[in-house]
Amino acid sequence: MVNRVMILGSINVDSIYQVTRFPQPGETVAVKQKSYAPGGKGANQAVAAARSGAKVSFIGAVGADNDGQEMVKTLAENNVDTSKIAVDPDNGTGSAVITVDENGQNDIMVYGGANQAMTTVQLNDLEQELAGTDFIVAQLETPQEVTLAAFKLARQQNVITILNPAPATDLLPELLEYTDIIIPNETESSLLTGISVNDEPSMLQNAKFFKSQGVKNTIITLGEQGVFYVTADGHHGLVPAFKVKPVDTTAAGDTFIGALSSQLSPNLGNFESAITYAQRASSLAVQGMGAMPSIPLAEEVEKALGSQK
Ligand SMILES: Nc1ncnc2c1ncn2[C@@H]1O[C@H](COP(=O)(O)OP(=O)(O)OP(=O)(O)O)[C@@H](O)[C@H]1O
Repeated sequence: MVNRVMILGSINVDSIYQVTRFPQPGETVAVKQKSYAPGGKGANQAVAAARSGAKVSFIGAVGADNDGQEMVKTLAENNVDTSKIAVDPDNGTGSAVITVDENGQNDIMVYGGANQAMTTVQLNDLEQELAGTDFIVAQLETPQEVTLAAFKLARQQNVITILNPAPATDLLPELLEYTDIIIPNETESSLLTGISVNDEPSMLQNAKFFKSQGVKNTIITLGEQGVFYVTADGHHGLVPAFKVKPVDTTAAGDTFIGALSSQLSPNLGNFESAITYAQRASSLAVQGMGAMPSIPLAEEVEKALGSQK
């Protein structure tokens, strides 16, 4: 069975500037190299889910500009249904301006643009779209009011809601009530719960906090340490990450979430095997440069899993 996954989220075109050192306020420095990269947590997660075989649709917005057109094309080329991506005439396509110095340190400025200007008007015919959908996945690079409204509609239709609370920020209190699975990384989790994540008991405490807010399932990603999960029935465990040599960990989390949503059984009966698949996918992603280009296809993940056995 192929999972049907709806991603509600951000679409960005990032500009990356390489400099010798960062400019001081008022100072001009030369840029050594300039490049562009498709991104946005929503777009990355959609591509990850689609490359792992899910049937993916996207709710999002781009500006009426070249970046927007290119991103819609990129998503479509990755078999993502782009028919619900709005073109915003008043705001540009979202972007991150990333400056990297010669020590590899980075400075990032984010322009929310069309992502942040999304409104619930975009959800007008969502009920129809949700029929037959297994999972809806959202992050925090688009307005929380829109996510909350979408999650409320999803609940009515028994569509499982997945929240990736990234980048970390305060949440609308009601949002967790309508979240079935929360997937933060360790920093995001401790920021939301106020409980630091350092050992298994502290992770259980984090999950307990989320449960008290209405979220039955918690998955905390721990970078190279792997993943800690707690399911609705209290089953929990730490699944170690695959040991690899990372070259660029950008979008490790996005790959994990997209891949997971493609593999989780809609009755949530296969948490551990879906987590293993998703960790294998993200372990491949961290071995390649860039966000989207390094997101693996299902065949590559299956092959890597096979050679592990
Ligand atoms: N160095 C690594 N080696 C192997 N697997 C990794 C490594 N880094 C990340 N992963 C895999 O990716 C998953 C998600 O990574 P992480 O917890 O760093 O997410 P994140 O902080 O959201 O990442 P990012 O913000 O870079 O996208 C991990 O649970 C792990 O399976």
